[in-house]
Amino acid sequence: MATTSSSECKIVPLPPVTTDRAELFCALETALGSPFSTNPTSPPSKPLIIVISGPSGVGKDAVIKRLREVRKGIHFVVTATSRAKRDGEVDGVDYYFVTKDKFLSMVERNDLLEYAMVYGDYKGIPKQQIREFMAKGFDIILRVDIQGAATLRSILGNSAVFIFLVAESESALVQRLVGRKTETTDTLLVRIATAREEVKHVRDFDYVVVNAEGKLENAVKLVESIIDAEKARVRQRNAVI
Ligand SMILES: Nc1ncnc2c1ncn2[C@@H]1O[C@H](COP(=O)(O)OP(=O)(O)OP(=O)(O)O)[C@@H](O)[C@H]1O
Repeated sequence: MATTSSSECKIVPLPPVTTDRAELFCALETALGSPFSTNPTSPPSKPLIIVISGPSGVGKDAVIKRLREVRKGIHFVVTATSRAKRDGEVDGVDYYFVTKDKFLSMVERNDLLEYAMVYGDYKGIPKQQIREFMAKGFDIILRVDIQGAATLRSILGNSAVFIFLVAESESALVQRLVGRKTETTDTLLVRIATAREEVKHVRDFDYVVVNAEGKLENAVKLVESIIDAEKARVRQRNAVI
């Protein structure tokens, strides 16, 4: 639509609506006493910190991997861990694999937003990466276990979005963990027993997303919708690391 700036407006009395559009625009501006602003009605959204958690084997990695493929402008924070690399994992992509000593020196320097001992190994979130990518306008994805999510909630409060990923049922979760073939029967048992306790923590989260068998795309779409809705919030969350 062609419009005229207020500086070119000369008509004061309101003309009929059938008047030329530019003239009408001027008349309306003049009658209201100020030019119509062309500033965006909605302020730019702030970078979000999105915490994705859920029981072991629920599909956190699978959902995040797909989300990164389909959505621009998000940075997945690579967690530092002292655990051994699994087949197919790449250092600096899946995790930063570090020695226990190196991990403890990162703790000492206060370089980690949150860290914990998980199944005998340390895992922690480097702060610097978050600061760097938020400054560039990226949304941040943090992948943590339930214990990590609880710690992050106490640090970040409502300044971050907390998403809890679940399988459609306990039985489906067990099938998925068994199917992954990364566990011994002993560690399987520990993970399943832990998962049974963990699902009780769903109330501490902002959103719950079901990652049902064969429906990874649906789960990813829902996470995307949550991010879109968060971007449209009137009172934006404001995470500072
Ligand atoms: N919707 C789905 N349908 C079928 N299989 C899935 C689905 N989501 C994930 N999987 C598979 O389930 C297994 C566990 O998923 P994944 O490793 O992503 O879980 P995780 O939550 O990251 O586990 P952990 O916390 O133990 O690292 C993988 O083999 C993955 O490919």
